[in-house]
Amino acid sequence: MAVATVAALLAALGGTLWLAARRFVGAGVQRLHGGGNAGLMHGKTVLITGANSGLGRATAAELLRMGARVIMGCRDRARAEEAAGQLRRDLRQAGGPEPGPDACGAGELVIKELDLASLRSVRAFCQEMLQEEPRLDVLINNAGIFQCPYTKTEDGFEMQFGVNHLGHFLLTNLLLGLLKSSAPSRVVVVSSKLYKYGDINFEDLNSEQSYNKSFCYSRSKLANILFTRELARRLEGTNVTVNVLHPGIVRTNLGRHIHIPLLVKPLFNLLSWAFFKSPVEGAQTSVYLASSPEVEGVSGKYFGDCKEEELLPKAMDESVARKLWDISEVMVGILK
Ligand SMILES: NC(=O)C1=CN([C@@H]2O[C@H](COP(=O)(O)OP(=O)(O)OC[C@H]3O[C@@H](n4cnc5c(N)ncnc54)[C@H](OP(=O)(O)O)[C@@H]3O)[C@@H](O)[C@H]2O)C=CC1
Ligand SMILES: CC1=C(/C=C/C(C)=C/C=C/C(C)=C/C=O)C(C)(C)CCC1
Repeated sequence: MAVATVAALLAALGGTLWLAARRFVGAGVQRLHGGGNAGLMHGKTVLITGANSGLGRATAAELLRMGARVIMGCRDRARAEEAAGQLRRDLRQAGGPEPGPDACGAGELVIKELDLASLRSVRAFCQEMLQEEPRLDVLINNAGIFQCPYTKTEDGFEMQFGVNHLGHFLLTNLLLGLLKSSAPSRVVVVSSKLYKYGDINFEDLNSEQSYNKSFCYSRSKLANILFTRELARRLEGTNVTVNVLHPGIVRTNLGRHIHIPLLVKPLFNLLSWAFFKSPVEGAQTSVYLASSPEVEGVSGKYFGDCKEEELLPKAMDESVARKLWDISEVMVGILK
């Protein structure tokens, strides 16, 4: 018995160490890969929702380094300012190019307040964008909330469906004109593999009859994919492309609503460090879809690790996608 226990512990320790070693090598390769694109985004304006944390922050860091003007659409100005300060410090410490007009200069960071749980905030944000921004080359619908307790947005929508889908639905529609006038331009939507466990229950989109926090998250991520495919269909011929991705499992703040007993939290942190991607690794596909010439003209596709992946039939259902679009228009008040 003792021998078996020791063997099991050694195997677990060995496995964790091997994974940790692999992560270091992988991360190094990722950084080297990213290094070759300095200046690629010079002169381009990118809007990233939820850019003060996790994947959005890592995506902003990379696109900033590549020379983009990055607009951080965040709901909390203090957190956004803190993140922006760190991003600028990181850029300087990495010896990266100074922000500036020359072709290889780093880009610049702009903070604008955007709360996707409030249609009023989304409209005010878009009005400011249209007044102040001459162009929009890339919109990255990144912000998200995961398995929160049952709450509703300011407009009465179930919070995950409201923030992850409906807020981005209105935002994208209100910025379509600017995206079209900036063509060739791109929309990038951050979904999740967990879409597979979702369904669009048109009878109870706000989960008023019953609430399952996991199914609601999955529903919102399935909605991201259906929205992407319907938008791609409607944008044919405009030179505005839209693609959707899953980042893998990434060590971010998304798990803030997951209750972990205090005693096992250190173990979960260790496991997440060994098994989860870093935000930089998780952001690679968002950066790829936002910037790579390889996907110029590609639209309506689902990506993971910078490669196109197959979708389940329920995510390819055009009639459900069209019905979701029509209902979303009514819910957010986009009058025909
Ligand atoms: N981490 C993972 O393993 C995975 C993540 N994803 C997706 O990645 C995306 C980014 O999440 P991740 O970086 O992991 O998590 P984080 O919690 O670190 O970042 C989420 C971001 O969304 C913002 N946000 C939340 N609610 C709102 C709102 N109402 N209005 C505006 N912004 C809001 C947060 O702002 P604030 O800081 O103020 O809360 C934060 O900036 C999400 O769409 C998520 O579904 C998909 C698969 C796996
Ligand atoms: C980092 C970390 C955690 C976060 C887990 C997360 C963020 C899981 C998200 C999974 C998703 C969103 C999958 C697909 O969409 C825990 C478990 C709270 C423990 C502490 C360390």
